[in-house]
Amino acid sequence: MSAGRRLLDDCFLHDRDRMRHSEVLALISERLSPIVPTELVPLREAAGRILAEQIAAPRDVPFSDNSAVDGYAFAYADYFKRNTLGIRTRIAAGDLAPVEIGKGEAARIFTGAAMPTGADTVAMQEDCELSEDGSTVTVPKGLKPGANRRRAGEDVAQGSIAIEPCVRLRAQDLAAIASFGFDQVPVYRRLRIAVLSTGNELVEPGSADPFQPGLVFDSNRTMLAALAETLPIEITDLGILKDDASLIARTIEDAAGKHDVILSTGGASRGEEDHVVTTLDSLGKRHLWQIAVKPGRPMVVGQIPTDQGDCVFFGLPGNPVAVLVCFLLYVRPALTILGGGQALEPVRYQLPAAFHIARKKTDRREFLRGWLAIGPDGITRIEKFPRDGSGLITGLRQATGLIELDEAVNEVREGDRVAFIPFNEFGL
Ligand SMILES: Nc1nc2c(c(=O)[nH]1)N[C@H]1C(S)=C(S)[C@@H](COP(=O)(O)OP(=O)(O)OC[C@H]3O[C@@H](n4cnc5c(N)ncnc54)[C@H](O)[C@@H]3O)O[C@H]1N2
Ligand code: MOO
Repeated sequence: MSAGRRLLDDCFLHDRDRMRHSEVLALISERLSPIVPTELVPLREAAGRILAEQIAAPRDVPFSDNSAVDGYAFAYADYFKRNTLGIRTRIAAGDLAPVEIGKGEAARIFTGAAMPTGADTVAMQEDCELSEDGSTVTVPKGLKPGANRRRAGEDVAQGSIAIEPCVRLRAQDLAAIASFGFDQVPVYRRLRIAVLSTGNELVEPGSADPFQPGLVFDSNRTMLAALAETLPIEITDLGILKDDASLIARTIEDAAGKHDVILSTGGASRGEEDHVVTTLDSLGKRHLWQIAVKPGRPMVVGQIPTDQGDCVFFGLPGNPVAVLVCFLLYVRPALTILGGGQALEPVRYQLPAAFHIARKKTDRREFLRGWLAIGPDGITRIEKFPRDGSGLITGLRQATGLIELDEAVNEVREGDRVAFIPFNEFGL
């Protein structure tokens, strides 16, 4: 009996010449550099923007020694000799007049108030005993020299570089910049990105009533618009384009002159209705097409020269799971670098698998959808969404991260350690 002709039931059989995950990342980090100018923005509008210049402290923070508590300030040397001190003066936070205390004296002081000259130590008021007439204070033994005193410059010393360029400004970074007294901050301008979908089957959510077989609501642009919120970028929505080569070429050529990056989904593979790669070839240069990664194999990356400079082009596959995975793994670091930032590798956790995969193809890297669960034995394991189809948005929703199986893996047994990358590593 003849075995018959074997059909290819896996679109990844020919992975050998495809660019590997690590090569795609190397290409992104080696070839891309910031393409946006810098600008000064008000501090209050700088959250999430990428810092363009280092920020050094123009003066000590805090500016002067001050008290960490409400209490009594004195010289430790006096207190060491006798623990009842005469109250000389009162200093509240914000009092600007310089104050001095003498030997055997204490100052009534409040949290944040500048330390008087002559004092180096503060006792908390709860620990002290005030005389009936309020003229002296008795401080219990046991305080250390310099207790409850915050030193000038203990947070940041004058002239030291507090924030390096290329960081994405977080709330705590902005607090530091505010503590230096700056009300503006130099940042990279937001990347301008055009987003489009291709596909005759696609219709806008809210349209196509009655809905018909063969139609698909466009979910990719909604997902990409939300992903854009996690980066300092500005999106122009170019909508849905029919699978029409000249329409796609005209739209992309026009958008390239006005944007730093174009991001398309769909039409990236080899079918006659897929025009994205041929369009990129006709307008610019292709850097990669086809990656040894699942999902996301047909991803294409290139650049389109324009009078205004080069526009970087990402053509993602149409399947929503491939869109999210490719965006997080490749587009996001690329946008970060193009926008002036540093693309950091996401943290991976090596944990035992709670699932079994009998056969995985080697020579390609796979990213599956999963989440962490603590078993009755108290051990955290990785669970996998049971179905792997690239069209299943449900798996993306149930997951809290990506399971990464590298090229060498050909089987996963329960208990094998595998890598898990939480979505929050990508700002999601
Ligand atoms: N003969 C082969 N066919 C396919 C292969 C292959 O190797 N040989 N690869 C498969 C893989 S893997 C992927 S991924 C897809 C990607 O192809 P395209 O990038 O050309 O994407 P489309 O064909 O346009 O769409 C794929 C799928 O996704 C749906 N889609 C597209 N855009 C959207 C959108 N904006 N919102 C929601 N859903 C969208 C579309 O309807 C298709 O179902 O090719 C495989 N085929
Ligand atoms: O890899 Mo396709 O990219 O299965 O969705």
